[in-house]
Amino acid sequence: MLKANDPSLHSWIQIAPDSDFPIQNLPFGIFQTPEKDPRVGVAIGNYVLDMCVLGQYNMFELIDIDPTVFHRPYLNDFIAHGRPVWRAIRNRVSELLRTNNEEISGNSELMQKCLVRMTDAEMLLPVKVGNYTDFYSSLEHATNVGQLFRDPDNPLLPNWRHMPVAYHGRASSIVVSGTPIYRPKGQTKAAEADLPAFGPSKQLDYELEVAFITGKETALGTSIAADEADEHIFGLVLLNDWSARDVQKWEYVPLGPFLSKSFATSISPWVVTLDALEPFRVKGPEQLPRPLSYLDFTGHRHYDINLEVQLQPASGNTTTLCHTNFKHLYWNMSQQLAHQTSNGVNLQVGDIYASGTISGSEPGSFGSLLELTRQGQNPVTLPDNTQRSFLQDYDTVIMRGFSEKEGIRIGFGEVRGQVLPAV
Ligand SMILES: O=C(O)/C=C/C(=O)CC(=O)CC(=O)O
Ligand SMILES: [Ca+2]
Ligand SMILES: [Mg+2]
Repeated sequence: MLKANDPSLHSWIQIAPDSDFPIQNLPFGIFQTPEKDPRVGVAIGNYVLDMCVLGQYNMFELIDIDPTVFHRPYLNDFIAHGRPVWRAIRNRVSELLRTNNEEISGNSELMQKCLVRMTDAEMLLPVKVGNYTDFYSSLEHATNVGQLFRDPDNPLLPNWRHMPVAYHGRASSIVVSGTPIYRPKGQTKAAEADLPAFGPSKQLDYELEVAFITGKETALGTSIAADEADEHIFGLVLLNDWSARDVQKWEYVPLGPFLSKSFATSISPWVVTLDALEPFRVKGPEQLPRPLSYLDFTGHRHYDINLEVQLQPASGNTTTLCHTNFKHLYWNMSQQLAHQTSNGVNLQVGDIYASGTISGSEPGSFGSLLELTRQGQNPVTLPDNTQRSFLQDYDTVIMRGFSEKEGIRIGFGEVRGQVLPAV
């Protein structure tokens, strides 16, 4: 076990037992305050640790890194250093925050400069995203959508059990949690209509996903074996792939989703490292028929991460629409990265690879309204007695995630977004 994951570790900072950010987590993000320009921070309890200030006080002297990489508006330059450096930095931060370590706690000037209350910090997009892939790796989701969009008796397309199917998404519209989402406009065609029409989407939806961020550049022509994938994965965030179902249904054949999904994708601000999630590795489902050998992997490569979706209407109480788990996915991240690079495409630092919508086997575990309401046929009733087939203007969608074991909770915080009327 990595020392920084030891459940017996405690910090000199007071941390509530239900906090997403105990000393065993230490996720990285980008924040700013009225006094501080954008820079790298680490979440600890209700605080953001200013990595830039720690660099100025020579706290990373023994690590092979120029600490000015923490004074950047994105994590890219830091994560480009590769896994040995991410790990050394996380271990060092863990050491600095431990009970009995006085390098910060014994220096009131430093302590005052390097700790920012989360309520005083604005979180920004953590990475500059070059490329965004969205996989389709939940068997339950692919089955549900196949039934609704295509053939109820034969929902899974023939390639699905042979490769982690995906499409290339739009990187420019990836936004951080809290950014409002304008209802997209687009071309749709009602089943009974002869001709298509253009206007605001009437079937705006969310998709519950977890995404990984790559931290190591690769060269054109090279591929990553599934067993090497962990070396390239810096960490994970929650992701909401906002989707206009009416636009999608009309546009997607035969090239896949385009404008129905490219208008916005929201991610959570804290990148939880793969190292912090190490204790939560679990075995995935059996894959039959056996995939081709380039998708072979050893060990456990799924992760036990509890996920939930809540809907908060403009007025009225918040409702939980979904509880599910990242471990239900059919294809794991190592196979996704092996498949992505199998043709020799190069990876960039800060690329985002989303899991695809994560659904379990019961309606209460479906990761989209499309599935939950059977394309609007069975609307859900909210506590204020209004109904939803799809999202209404001013609805806020909130997704949360956490792993928990031996009293240690490794949380992701949340990704939220409010729907605003079409412009
Ligand atoms: O089955 C389809 O035609 C499309 C399904 C999706 O909307 C999926 C997509 O964005 C990938 C995913 O989230 O699983
Ligand atoms: Ca998606
Ligand atoms: Mg999207």
